[in-house]
Amino acid sequence: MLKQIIETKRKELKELVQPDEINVSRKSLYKALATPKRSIGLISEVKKASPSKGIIREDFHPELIAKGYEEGGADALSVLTDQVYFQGHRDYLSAIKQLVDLPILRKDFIIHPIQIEESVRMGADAILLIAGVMPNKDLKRLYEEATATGLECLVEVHEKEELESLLELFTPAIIGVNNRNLKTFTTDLTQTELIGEQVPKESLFVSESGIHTYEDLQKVRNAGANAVLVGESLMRADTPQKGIQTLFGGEPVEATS
Ligand SMILES: O=C(O)c1ccccc1NCC(=O)[C@H](O)[C@H](O)COP(=O)(O)O
Repeated sequence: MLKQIIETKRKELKELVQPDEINVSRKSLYKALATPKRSIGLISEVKKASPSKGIIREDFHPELIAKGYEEGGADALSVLTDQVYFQGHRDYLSAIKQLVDLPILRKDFIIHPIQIEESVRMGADAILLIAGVMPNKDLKRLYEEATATGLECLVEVHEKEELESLLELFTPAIIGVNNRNLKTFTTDLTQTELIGEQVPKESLFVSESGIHTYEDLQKVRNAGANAVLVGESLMRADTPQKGIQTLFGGEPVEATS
């Protein structure tokens, strides 16, 4: 499936038309996750559908969901912009960026520099770079180009070996461990526990996917994660606010001075 997604992306890139640039100020994903509102940072994902789960939320109103996440105390948002496999759209991200005051991660399959310009134009603060879909040297090049334009990167690995070989080349500021195997779609939080020890102390460590309960949250926090990226369980909640409250076992947002 991952191979198929990347092939589709390559075809789309041949016809990519850059959007008009929206005029917004950038917000740092790193800073937001380094100073979380609760005991662990939260990136809440706006996700209508996925290859593994099909339609997750039928009554999908991206701006309302994003506003709900903000009101519920999310530290940052992740917005799916892939249309074919996730029923996302880049317009959703632009609309959300103009509505909420949180850093926004563009969740897509970034494999080419023209997507960096596209991400900047649509108003993203950060992009996802997945180690499993390109050679490390290409990922490093995209990382550097993105950083030069003011975009931050969440660099995602699934296997311990992927992280080890990446760290031989450079140390990303934000490292995500995806608990979902993108080939089989199975999720296992043990990935966070196994790979967590390898994440350098100077990097922020995000545990991604398959986090549904307060127990899951505690598990990845105990494994050293600074933040979690959660989609499905929040999207299935009655409201985004209730979803976040349940996920955090009622833990209140810390007052900021
Ligand atoms: O979610 C999928 O089915 C999927 C399939 C293929 C590539 C990527 C996929 N998901 C992207 C993600 O990383 C998740 O949307 C994100 O981590 C949130 O996961 P979850 O909380 O399990 O919805």
